[in-house]
Amino acid sequence: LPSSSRCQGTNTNETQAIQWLAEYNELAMKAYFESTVASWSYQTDITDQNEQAMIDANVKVAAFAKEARTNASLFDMTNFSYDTKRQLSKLKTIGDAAIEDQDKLEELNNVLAGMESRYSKGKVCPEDGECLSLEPGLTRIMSKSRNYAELNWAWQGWREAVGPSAKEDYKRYVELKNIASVANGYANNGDYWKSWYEVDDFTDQLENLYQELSPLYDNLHAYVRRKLYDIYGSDYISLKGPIPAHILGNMWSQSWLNILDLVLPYKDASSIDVTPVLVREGYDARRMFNVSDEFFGSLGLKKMTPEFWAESMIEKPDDREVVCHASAWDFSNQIDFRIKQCTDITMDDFITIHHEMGHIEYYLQYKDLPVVYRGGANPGFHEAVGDTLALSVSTPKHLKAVGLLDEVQDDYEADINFLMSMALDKIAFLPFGYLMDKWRWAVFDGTITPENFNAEWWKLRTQYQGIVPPTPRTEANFDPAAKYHIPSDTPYIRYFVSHILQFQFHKAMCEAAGHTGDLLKCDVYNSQEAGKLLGDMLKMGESKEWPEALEKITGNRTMTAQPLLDYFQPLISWLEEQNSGEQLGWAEAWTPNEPPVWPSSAISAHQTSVWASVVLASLV
Ligand SMILES: C[C@H](N[C@H](C(=O)O)[C@@H]1CCCN1C(=O)[C@@H](N)CC(=O)O)C(=O)N1CCC[C@H]1C(=O)O
Ligand SMILES: [Zn+2]
Repeated sequence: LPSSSRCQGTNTNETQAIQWLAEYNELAMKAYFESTVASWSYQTDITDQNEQAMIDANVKVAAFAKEARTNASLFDMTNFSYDTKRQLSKLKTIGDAAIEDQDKLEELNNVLAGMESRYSKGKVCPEDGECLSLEPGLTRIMSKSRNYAELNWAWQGWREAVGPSAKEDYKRYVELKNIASVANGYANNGDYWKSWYEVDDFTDQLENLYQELSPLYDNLHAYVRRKLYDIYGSDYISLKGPIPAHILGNMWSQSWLNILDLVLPYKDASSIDVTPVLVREGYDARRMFNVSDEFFGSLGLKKMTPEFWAESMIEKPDDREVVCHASAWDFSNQIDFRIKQCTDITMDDFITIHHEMGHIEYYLQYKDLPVVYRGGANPGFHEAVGDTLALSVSTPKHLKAVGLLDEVQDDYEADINFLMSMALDKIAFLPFGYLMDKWRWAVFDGTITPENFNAEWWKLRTQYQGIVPPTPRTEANFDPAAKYHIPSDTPYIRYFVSHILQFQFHKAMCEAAGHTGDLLKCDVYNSQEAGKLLGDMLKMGESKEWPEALEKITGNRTMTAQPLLDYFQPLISWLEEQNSGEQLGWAEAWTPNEPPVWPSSAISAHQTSVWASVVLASLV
């Protein structure tokens, strides 16, 4: 934490500090409960009234945080215990609340609410038919369509709907966030976000991890590109160039799991797509949630509470606008914990349920700590909990055991098929997880200016992901706004960190469960030992620096990509063999042909209008 810009207090009485912290804790639970309720009400019913009530609540809780910072600063904590010092220090940086000018603080809250609403209400309207929201309409097209033109229609439409109109807000958001961060003692908001990782070589660690993993990504990219070339042809795919962004099964190209059927290594071996079984077995959202809850319980971890089931929103309502993007909520009162998700009956959403429930599990495990400690050891830890358990749930053996897979082969081809499905989610994600905040850190430190927001975005997207937009983009577009975390002010490097940590956690839990053999086969289901190992770490919250928490669960204090690489080793060998004739990477500067117009019926409408204007012109 930085040497606080606040003057050091003079009260050296630690007993008084501990007493004050206890009083603060009670008041904080009430204050944050109130503001969380207002946010929940807005996100589950987007109206002007609820939006204003949330803004008012956030402005109110900012005043509470300012007062707490002032009181914490009255103490000279030089000779205080580690714990008292850590608690007081955490109260000295207060995020957006540090903005002194009340008008600017209110403006930031208005800008944030405006960006969240615009994204959540965004729709794309075909000429004939219902307008489509991102969830479920456009998401279903992006995951299921194999029509190059239709995919382009959804991809362009979403960006047109939520991009350009967000740009002015975003420019102001950047200015105001930087004002808050300077008031917290940081050079800019990117430095503030990075400070949560409490190590001064964080960005070097990230770059080293990325360098270690990019050969595996390059191999996956080359293999998938070849398969897509066989389907979409040389008009749209170059075997030496980047892949068009919209044909990878996901609106942001961040997970390629939805095109597993196009790239499956061994067609007649088993593969883990549970979507058809979920649908065939008549699963609804609640039953999908029950499967996840039962897995957590099988490890001796805490199960979801009655209040969770009573108050969560697990399906998209049909009578009001909501923020559909899935999220987990801690209401700070040690009682209310909820998930808000517009659950669709798909494999993607089954995985997301585990991800969100992992957050709830962390909340439940640390709920009796002081409020200042109720967070992940670092934000990446919070993102890794659910995903770690999902590594066990996703195994063919486990899916078969819970009736989500019909048949399982236990042979080399089935293993490669399984690892391919895991790589399409976990390896494809890595460059995206890395670049999202590389773009934002550069925006916050001024390296990227509003004049080249979009050009720099696509430079990173091509450099790291090896993708290219289906049509050339200009600064009139503002494509970063099409990804939830940008307008919703949610940092993203946490998900990259999580993709490293979750394999370290999985390896440690598998060893605790007595698993021997390949890591890819490990399923910790029913292991109380594995559950205890994880739970004991979760109970720490952020009371200690994250290397302590990492040591608690894995026995060592550093992030390492080795468990991830070990897990995927059979696939790495297989891909290297498959790609022996390929040119890895995307060095060729190349752009795909213009996509056909969609819907094709529009061609006739288009031609009719052209024809009509020609006729009219000849009559004049
Ligand atoms: C679907 C998931 N939603 C987030 C998450 O669960 O992290 C939501 C929205 C932003 C923060 N958030 C929370 O719930 C926090 N309150 C949790 C916490 O910090 O306690 C998400 O955005 N994911 C999952 C895979 C990668 C990424 C994506 O979809 O790109
Ligand atoms: Zn998360």
